[in-house]
Amino acid sequence: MSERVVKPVGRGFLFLDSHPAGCARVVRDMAAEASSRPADKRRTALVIGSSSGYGLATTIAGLARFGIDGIGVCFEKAATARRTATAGWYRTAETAALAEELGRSWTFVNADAFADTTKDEVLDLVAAKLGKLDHLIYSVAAPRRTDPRTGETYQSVLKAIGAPHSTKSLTFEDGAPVLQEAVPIEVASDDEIAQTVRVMGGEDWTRWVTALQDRDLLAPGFNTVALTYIGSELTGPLYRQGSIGAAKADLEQTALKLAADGVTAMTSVNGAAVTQSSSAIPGIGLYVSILHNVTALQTPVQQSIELWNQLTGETPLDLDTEGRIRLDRWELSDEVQTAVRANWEAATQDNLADLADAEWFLAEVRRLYGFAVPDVDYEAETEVDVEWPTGA
Ligand SMILES: NC(=O)c1ccc[n+]([C@@H]2O[C@H](COP(=O)([O-])OP(=O)(O)OC[C@H]3O[C@@H](n4cnc5c(N)ncnc54)[C@H](O)[C@@H]3O)[C@@H](O)[C@H]2O)c1
Repeated sequence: MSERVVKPVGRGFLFLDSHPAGCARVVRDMAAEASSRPADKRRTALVIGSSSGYGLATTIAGLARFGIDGIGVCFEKAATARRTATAGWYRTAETAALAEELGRSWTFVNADAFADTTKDEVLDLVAAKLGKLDHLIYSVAAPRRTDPRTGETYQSVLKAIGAPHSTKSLTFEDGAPVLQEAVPIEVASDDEIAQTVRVMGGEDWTRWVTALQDRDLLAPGFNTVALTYIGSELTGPLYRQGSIGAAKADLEQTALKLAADGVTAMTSVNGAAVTQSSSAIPGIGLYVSILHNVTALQTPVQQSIELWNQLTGETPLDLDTEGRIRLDRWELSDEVQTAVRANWEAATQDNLADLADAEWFLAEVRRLYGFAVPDVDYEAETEVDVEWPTGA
């Protein structure tokens, strides 16, 4: 047991500690947003990337609103003598407590999703706890991947393809927003693009589906989605037309290949959200701050409810011509994008406060670590040694 006062320490958008009570509160707020209702039948899901961002929202919406039983896989760090556990560790503990209160079966596995040993462990759990699976949600965002079959480690990069670019970006100095006019974006080499595809493309998703098929763990009517992003032309050079975009294109091709092999597999294009992965991308902080100034962002929970509505057949699939589920129409409408572009082009240090909600963005980043959460007493001691949930 180790109780202490936890303060936000770190640099830029990276905090070294997370606040357990704040993270727990974030989970409860998400569950309240998902608002429960009676389930019509038992459904089962495996969520890869369940502790954070869209994977967490899908997990909470699934369990709290749709009464889904499941298994979540994520990669988090326990508390040490010096540091708290990661935010995803605390959020997972609270999600498990929520599942128990709601009488649902959820087990969380803290392990590298890319490893074959993790797949073996998780598939044993699927067989033992869930029987067969109705849904697989693939929502991993990782900087590197070791292929267990070759031992090779690949690193993903955030770089442009073709010509170098620069982007406007947002940073904070002593908590005050600072507009950077031209942050350079390097050009990725062919090898860097290939490595990014090995990390964030569809190879590992396919391995999960194949492993489940090999063990005969797919229920009739099974479907699977992997999350993808398109985003604005403003972030295009770094995101969709960049190295990460090449990986997303591979993921989307993977869905088509799996579908050709008879698996109901799709990608889900979600809208921009402030997550640990997205806030690290140059330009995205400014883009999302302007987006928020222009329109209300659909939250990850709202989008996840919509995703489950479609995956459970409650509403028809809303697919584009490339077979992708579109949850980002609110972001990419002409009206919103025209207004965002106008603000983006006009933004200077002097008018930043009028055109971009930078303070909101920073508060959202803090919330990712359990800080800046209303009704949490940040002066009080809080237990940082929280056990990994054993699961029901
Ligand atoms: N954030 C956005 O704006 C946005 C928009 C659309 C789509 N997406 C997509 O959603 C997906 C998830 O992104 P996010 O922004 O929610 O990220 P995130 O950083 O909030 O969450 C990533 C999750 O992956 C898990 N993870 C990372 N490495 C792992 C590993 N080796 N093994 C097991 N789990 C691992 C983490 O524990 C965490 O649960 C990505 O495919 C991303 O491209 C994000």
